[in-house]
Amino acid sequence: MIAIQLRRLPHGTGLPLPARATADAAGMDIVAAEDLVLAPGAWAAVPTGFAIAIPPGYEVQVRPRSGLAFKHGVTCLNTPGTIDADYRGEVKIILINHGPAPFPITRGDRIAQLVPAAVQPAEFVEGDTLDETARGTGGFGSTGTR
Ligand SMILES: O=c1ccn([C@H]2C[C@H](O)[C@@H](COP(=O)(O)OP(=O)(O)OP(=O)(O)O)O2)c(=O)[nH]1
Ligand SMILES: [Mg+2]
Repeated sequence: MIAIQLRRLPHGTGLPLPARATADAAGMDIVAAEDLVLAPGAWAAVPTGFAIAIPPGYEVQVRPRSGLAFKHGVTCLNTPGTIDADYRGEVKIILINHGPAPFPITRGDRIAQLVPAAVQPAEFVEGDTLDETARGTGGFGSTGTR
């Protein structure tokens, strides 16, 4: 368990904090802080009304809610979104409407979910050769016809 500091912004007053819908849910649902309508094909950065300070060594992933995707064609455009540990601005959700109808969002609607994750530190080490593997340079469907 890690603690993520959260600062509520003025327009987030009264909104629920990110929360799991069930005890063992991976995602913590977050709600919209304003009303808007997403036209078919349109996207918007939807405010959440809070900012966070993630401990170094962690990130928070912003993931779509499958219900919105399946029922309405509404998803996160940049999924999974990345909230960096050093970001102190408002968390925003970039939603896109792939559906055929305008999609109204009401302040307080659950629009996405946050999944905290550990970040694996790594560095790229440049060299002239790479070790050989069975796959080699094959990719993009090289292992079959489908
Ligand atoms: O869905 C998202 C994705 C990102 N962010 C915020 C937090 C993140 O730390 C910052 C930058 O995101 P990212 O690195 O994905 O975007 P970028 O285009 O690389 O911007 P930057 O140059 O600011 O890193 O924007 C959000 O609020 N919601
Ligand atoms: Mg970036």
